[in-house]
Amino acid sequence: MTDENDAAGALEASGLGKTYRRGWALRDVAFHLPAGRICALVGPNGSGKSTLLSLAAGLLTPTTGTLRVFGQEPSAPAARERVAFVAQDKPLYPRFSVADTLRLGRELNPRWDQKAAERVVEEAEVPLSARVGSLSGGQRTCVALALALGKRADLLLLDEPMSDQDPLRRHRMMGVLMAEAAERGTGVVISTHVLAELDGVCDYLLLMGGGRIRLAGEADDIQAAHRVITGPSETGGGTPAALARHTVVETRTTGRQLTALIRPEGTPSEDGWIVTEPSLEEVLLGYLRAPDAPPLLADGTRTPDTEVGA
Ligand SMILES: Nc1ncnc2c1ncn2[C@@H]1O[C@H](COP(=O)(O)OP(=O)(O)OP(=O)(O)O)[C@@H](O)[C@H]1O
Repeated sequence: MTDENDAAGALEASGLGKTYRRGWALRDVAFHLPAGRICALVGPNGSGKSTLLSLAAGLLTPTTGTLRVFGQEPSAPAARERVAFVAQDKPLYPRFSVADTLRLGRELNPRWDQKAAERVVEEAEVPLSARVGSLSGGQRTCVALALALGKRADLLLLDEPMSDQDPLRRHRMMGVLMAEAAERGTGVVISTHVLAELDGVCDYLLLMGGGRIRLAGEADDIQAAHRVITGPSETGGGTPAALARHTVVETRTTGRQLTALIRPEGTPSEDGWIVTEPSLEEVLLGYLRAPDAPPLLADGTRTPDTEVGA
């Protein structure tokens, strides 16, 4: 990390919105991502993750509001130099060999690190002599990741980079990525639908829904702000009075037992109820199942309808 603007954070969004022809893809997005964090970007299909990443990479311009990368406009050369983006479509030259592709990376990037790039293709067992057009989708993704790591960026923006990797390679690629991030303090924003992949890897979280931010902040803070509480369900359904003082994210009823994901107000001590700490995956699943649950911004940003937690 070199820039004096790191204090501004890796990403800072305020009132950020983006429309396409069919309407708003992002709306009133505000969050703060400190430099050097591993941030999971999670949300259902169409919730705006790729749009947010493309804005951060300077490939799209906002319709409203601002997004800053290390304090700069994403399209500014100083910001572009510090950011590497692996998009879902991974545009690579099919006629180039893997070695030619890395050579091009070296010519285009002043901070190029050949060893870091080669480590990725070696780990993925992709031959340097292979033509890109002859590679499988998953192998092409590894070449795109090699270009991103070779760039020696301070922020990696990765749009579902593991979606076409087999489980073993997924594990190995995540290992290479995390080792790189730990070694150099590189920040990572990684969008994924595989929630199990996040536990113990990500220290920051952005959950999107309908083009808005629903959860933002330190993964530990977000996890600690929730409890799973299990007890007797009310006859006739509805949320039991015992839960009224808490923020209820989601309830599920099995027979005569009700399980709720809550943001507790004080220590939950209701008689006959069992209280446990949810895993991060359980918290995320709860919000994904309950699209209308109140948002929680635990990253210091505030909007009128948002509670600041943790
Ligand atoms: N180029 C485009 N032109 C028009 N609409 C678009 C375009 N790209 C995205 N959208 C729309 O914007 C919304 C957000 O899409 P986006 O791709 O950002 O979501 P996502 O969360 O990345 O989805 P997924 O998980 O399926 O990749 C969707 O309603 C989508 O249809």
